[in-house]
Amino acid sequence: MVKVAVLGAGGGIGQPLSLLTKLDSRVTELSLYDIRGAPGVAADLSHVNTQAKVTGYQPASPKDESQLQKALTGCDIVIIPAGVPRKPGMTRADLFKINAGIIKGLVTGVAKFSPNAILLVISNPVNSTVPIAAETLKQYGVFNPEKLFGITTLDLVRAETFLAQLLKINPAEVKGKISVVGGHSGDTIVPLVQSTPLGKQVARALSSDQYSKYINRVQFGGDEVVNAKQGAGSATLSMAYAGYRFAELVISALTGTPSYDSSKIPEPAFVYLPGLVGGKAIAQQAGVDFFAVPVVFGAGASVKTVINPLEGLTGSEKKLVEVALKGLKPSIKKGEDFVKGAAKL
Ligand SMILES: NC(=O)c1ccc[n+]([C@@H]2O[C@H](COP(=O)([O-])OP(=O)(O)OC[C@H]3O[C@@H](n4cnc5c(N)ncnc54)[C@H](O)[C@@H]3O)[C@@H](O)[C@H]2O)c1
Ligand SMILES: O=C(O)C[C@H](O)C(=O)O
Repeated sequence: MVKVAVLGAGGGIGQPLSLLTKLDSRVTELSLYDIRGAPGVAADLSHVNTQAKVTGYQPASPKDESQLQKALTGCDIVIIPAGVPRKPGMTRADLFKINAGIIKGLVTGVAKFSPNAILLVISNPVNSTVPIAAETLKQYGVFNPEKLFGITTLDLVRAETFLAQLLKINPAEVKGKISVVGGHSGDTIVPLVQSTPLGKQVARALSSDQYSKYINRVQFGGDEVVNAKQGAGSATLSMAYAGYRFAELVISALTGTPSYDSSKIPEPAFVYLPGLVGGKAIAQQAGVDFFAVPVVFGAGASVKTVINPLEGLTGSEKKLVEVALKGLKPSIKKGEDFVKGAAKL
């Protein structure tokens, strides 16, 4: 029995992500919530012939919490893609003003109505919304760092796709052999290929100029989509795929015995390091509490351990990390301060 809620299910990401989740035969209940459109999306998806029972919830007014309560009660996994997307010329940080309040509100619902759920945060800016989620859960005394994940999988998906194109191989051959760590915006995104099992192949195939262009394309892949959509939003379909790819790992860990294939690099997520096995040392080394690192799941799909991605880096990768940390620190603080500075509960 796995109950999944998608908050923001009526949106560009929410709809295809809900479809992919509905197709997972292990999901028994799918609960869709949005300030607009979720009941319609739920009615539509409910005709798909898989076992998940689909329900849709829309609040009657901004103060109506009853629908969020119904959507969240009994959830094992809560995925949040609610919030505004970018338009050309905007940075993800420009979304903070609107999305910070949305995330705080929805995570307050999670704290009250499904405090034990695994929480996957997609809404941007991830570098700040995940700290907002952590602080909100702390205020309610229900923060479990092993169950909070900022979704950075799209950066990995792009890194795999673009590298496979350059190496002229099937992207499936890249999966599990490279990593992307750090944050989720521009130069806080740190693709790691040189220090990985594909490092030698990359060095042989790519000139240093091609390598730099590759890193830049992964870091600014989101802008490619934002610009191509000409004001109609940002990545939705590739994000739905990426969000489900991570959610699928969580569903597998929830429903089976989590396995760890040491020949593959575990998928990374943006997590609160000091609360995780193996995380404290990384936080000390990096000087930040939040960082996307490879995550190994344990029983109940909580984090068993995280892998230190900062060991054995090449010189250019170390430089990428240095730059990323500069950008990450203020974004994390901004998120934490947003909750700490708010009126006491
Ligand atoms: N983590 C990532 O890699 C990644 C990738 C792509 C997009 N994003 C982010 O995901 C977010 C959503 O993008 P989108 O393209 O789906 O946007 P969208 O505008 O198409 O959909 C957002 C949905 O959220 C809903 N919503 C707004 N406030 C809400 C609230 N308080 N409660 C419930 N629902 C609410 C809206 O009604 C809308 O249906 C954006 O912030 C975007 O930047 C993140
Ligand atoms: O670029 C964006 O604003 C959306 C998302 O974070 C992405 O990486 O595609």
